[in-house]
Amino acid sequence: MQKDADGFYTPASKEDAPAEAKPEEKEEKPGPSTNSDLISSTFEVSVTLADQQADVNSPLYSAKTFEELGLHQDLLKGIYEMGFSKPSKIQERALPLLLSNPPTNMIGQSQSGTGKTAAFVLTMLSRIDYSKNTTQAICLAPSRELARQIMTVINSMGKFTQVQTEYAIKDNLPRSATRVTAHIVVGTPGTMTDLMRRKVIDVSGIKVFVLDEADNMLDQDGLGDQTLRVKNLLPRNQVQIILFSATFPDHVRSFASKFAPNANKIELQKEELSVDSIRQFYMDCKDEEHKYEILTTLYTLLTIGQSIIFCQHRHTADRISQKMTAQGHKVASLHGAKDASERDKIIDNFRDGKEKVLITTNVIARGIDILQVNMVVNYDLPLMSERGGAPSEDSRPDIETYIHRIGRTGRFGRKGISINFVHDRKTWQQMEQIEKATGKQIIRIETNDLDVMEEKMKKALK
Ligand SMILES: Nc1ncnc2c1ncn2[C@@H]1O[C@H](COP(=O)(O)OP(=O)(O)OP(=O)(O)O)[C@@H](O)[C@H]1O
Repeated sequence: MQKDADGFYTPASKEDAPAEAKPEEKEEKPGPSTNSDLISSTFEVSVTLADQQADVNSPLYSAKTFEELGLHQDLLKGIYEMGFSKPSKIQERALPLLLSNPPTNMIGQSQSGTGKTAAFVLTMLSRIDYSKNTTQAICLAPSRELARQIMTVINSMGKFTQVQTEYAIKDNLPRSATRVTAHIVVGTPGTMTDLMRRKVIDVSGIKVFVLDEADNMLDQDGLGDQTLRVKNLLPRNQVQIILFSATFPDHVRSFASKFAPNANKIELQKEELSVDSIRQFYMDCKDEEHKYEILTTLYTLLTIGQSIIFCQHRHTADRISQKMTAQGHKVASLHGAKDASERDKIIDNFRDGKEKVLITTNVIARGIDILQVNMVVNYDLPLMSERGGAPSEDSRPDIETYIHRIGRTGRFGRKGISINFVHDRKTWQQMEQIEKATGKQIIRIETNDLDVMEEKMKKALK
């Protein structure tokens, strides 16, 4: 590890970390140009987006139009009403494979925020026979928040179809419910298994089985067992299995191939895993207490757009949010110990921009798509769980979770910032491992000069 002339942290050798693409030099367009409020940054974003979808090297690029991908007219209407004009690379590549007959399994990988949801949602909507009132597609996600978001996409894209949908998430259906007839059911694996076992969901007509965040859903340290249970309840040989994620670590890859046999595969190289539009920084804090002080100092910057602060533990998220609230800051905290209706309210308020800062755990590290989020803070770096238990301070960093966490910003070509807090030798080394694994430089920001801090961040968001 070295510092450059400006005192910025650089990797031990440049070869370790391929140079990050320079931010595109943008021609100044008329209109609001600062990032001082949400509206102006949205304006800049739309300019950048059009440029990127025309850049052959961008994950947002496609040579084709949505019409050329063989989608039904009703779905095209839905897509255009959502404001999409051209497919992204993953949509262009995956959809023809997903929609061809006979149906073939798919393992699809593409960076965070590049439009994987549309690829699997359009497949489910395309494969349904709307004349039958039976469940024909199911989709599993790792959190209720993500399941709810996927449902919103299904209902928007399917607005001009007859699609009926239902949730398989905790506390949603009354326990007395005896039959679900919706075409598509979206949920989390535990509740989905329960509804299938109790025959509330009739599995006999299911043709499509989607796993979003598939590496997480299949990981034996995560939701693997529960997901396998759902699969084993499905009819054999008639179900198209579709796995999508931004990451497929080696230890899950071979299991994924068994879970979705003979699948078409779209894979990323290791150095392509995270998107270039997220500028990564770190702040060198003195100790745990200093981390908290820095966070409160950052508050004015955190509220320029919207921010997500990730902690390792629920109690840290609660403690920080209580302290900050007591000091007059407006923040919300969200984690798995809160009850279902509270979780829904918190994420909905954040999505609507009623709250600007969300303090959370890994529960929403994956999939959550909120375009106004322009900053992610790793208050604690993500760490691997130790065998059969929680992570310890000495654990290895969890590279996949890191990639997903920072991917909550920089959605579909938008600019975003991530900041890691490091406070001792151990966390410094963990961050160095993250930098090495992702091949992206993480730049130091001084903690003692708010103006410099602000300038650097605003520059990164431009
Ligand atoms: N073709 C398109 N044109 C414009 N916007 C799009 C297009 N496809 C997707 N988007 C938008 O891009 C954003 C990111 O898409 P999505 O949430 O599907 O990403 P993802 O690849 O699933 O990311 P993650 O890996 O984080 O789950 C969404 O707001 C979505 O509406």
